[in-house]
Amino acid sequence: HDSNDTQVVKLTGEEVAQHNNKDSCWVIVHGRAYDVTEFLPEHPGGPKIILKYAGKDATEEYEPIHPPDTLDKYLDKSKHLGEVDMNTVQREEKEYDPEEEERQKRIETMPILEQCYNLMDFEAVARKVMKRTAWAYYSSGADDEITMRENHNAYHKIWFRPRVLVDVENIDTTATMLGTKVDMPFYVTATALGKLGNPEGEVILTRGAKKHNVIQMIPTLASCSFDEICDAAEPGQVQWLQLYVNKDRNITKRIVQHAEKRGCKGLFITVDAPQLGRREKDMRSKFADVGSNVQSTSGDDVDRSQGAARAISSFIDPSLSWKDIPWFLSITKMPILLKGVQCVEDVIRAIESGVHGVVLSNHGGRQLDFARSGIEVLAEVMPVLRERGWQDRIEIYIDGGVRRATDIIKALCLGAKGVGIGRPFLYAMSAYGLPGVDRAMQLLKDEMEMNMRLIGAAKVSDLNPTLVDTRGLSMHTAVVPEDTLGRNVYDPLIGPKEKAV
Ligand SMILES: Cc1cc2c(cc1C)[n+](S(=O)(=O)[O-])c1c(=O)[nH]c(=O)nc-1n2C[C@H](O)[C@H](O)[C@H](O)COP(=O)(O)O
Repeated sequence: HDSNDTQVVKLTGEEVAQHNNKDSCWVIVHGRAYDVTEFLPEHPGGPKIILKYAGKDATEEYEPIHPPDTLDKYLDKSKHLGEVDMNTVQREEKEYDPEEEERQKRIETMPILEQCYNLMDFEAVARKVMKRTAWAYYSSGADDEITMRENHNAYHKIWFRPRVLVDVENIDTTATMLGTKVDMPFYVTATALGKLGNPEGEVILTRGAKKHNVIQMIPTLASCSFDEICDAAEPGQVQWLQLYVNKDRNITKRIVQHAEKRGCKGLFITVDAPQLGRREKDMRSKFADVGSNVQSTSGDDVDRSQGAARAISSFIDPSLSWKDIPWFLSITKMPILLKGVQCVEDVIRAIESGVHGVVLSNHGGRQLDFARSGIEVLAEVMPVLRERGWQDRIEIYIDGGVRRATDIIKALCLGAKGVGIGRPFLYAMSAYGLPGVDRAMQLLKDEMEMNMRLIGAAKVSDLNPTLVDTRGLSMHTAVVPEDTLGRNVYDPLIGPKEKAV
């Protein structure tokens, strides 16, 4: 009986199991049954993955990809069939998976958290202990991953010109981003599907951001619902919203205005992903029939062989253009920033369009391969803005490949307000949960303090272009590819008596 004493008929597992095909397809999620027969052709992740669980409990597969309120929001109430007596549900024998057995062994022998000394340590551990599909999704970049690797590599082409005999007894690492005072000049950038790495998902990043008083950018494609992530924030904790613009602008308007109502202090419109990039590791990990976006635009024919990324992003509007900016400025009072700007011409255009800032970013190398790193674009942009006296017209952020506090310092020396950090916090969360995120942020803080002291800057506003040498930054001297085949047949000089090498 439910709260007003009406008889609640519980379905049995046997009843649900009879609806196990495309003509009648019921699935169980969180102990409740749903008739998804008519939804099958609309599922952005393809019908296959649903049919794989037709008549069964799909919760484990469903959980990392869909925010909890997805079915309530997007499946007509008439298809909600009610509670299932889970004791009557046939449990599938898990087939033996040697890879999973190996992974469990690696988890048992993984380093303790205190053995992680920098952000790359978390990546190394995560690579060993994460599920293959989760690692593939987080670690993948587009095409040959040249840009993904260049993002961090670019920082190695910038050298410091430290100043000495500066009083650096007290170091102040605080900064202000869109009017919010933060303890460190970095924010947790938007990265989709947090529950792939950790069953709690993005709310772990929320708690880590609170602890270190930095800002979290909430992804449109989070595994947790938007409200869950807002509810996990403590009073006064500042969050921003990252937005993928939906072809259905009413859905977008509703999301933006709800975010403003929930107290978000910045709207970051992602502009470098009119279509999500081809991330081959993600594709190979057989996400082809898994994943679904939370904003289905029904009837879209999605190419499902592209992995989770493509499957969860079919709603994104590739027709988004500069002419849409006035509409965004009209529907919200939040500062609007464009995330994924990649050349100075578009920064000028952004300023002229009236937005409040940009993130110079190539989406962590997950979009256009051979796009330049955020730091290289920053080095192109700031001198041009300074020439025009526009360097303070908008707030400029960068992201991509930030793994050391020296990377953050280089970005601030060149004029960024702050940097976004993605994968490192995902890896820390996936390997060690909240303690991992906490340690990762603390390590960055310790590095920041030490390196500011050594560069001769007591506070963030002391960081300026004279402290860095960027002459090598635009050198894209890619090494000659290792011509392994050619080398095997390469014939150095062979004299009359010399034998072939
Ligand atoms: C690692 C990662 C990045 C994603 C991301 C998911 C992952 C796993 N996703 S994605 O599935 O669509 O590609 C998003 C996203 O939802 N929206 C977005 O604006 N950027 C997305 N990004 C890009 C992110 O916001 C930063 O630009 C990028 O992560 C910065 O590079 P690092 O990871 O090297 O710090």
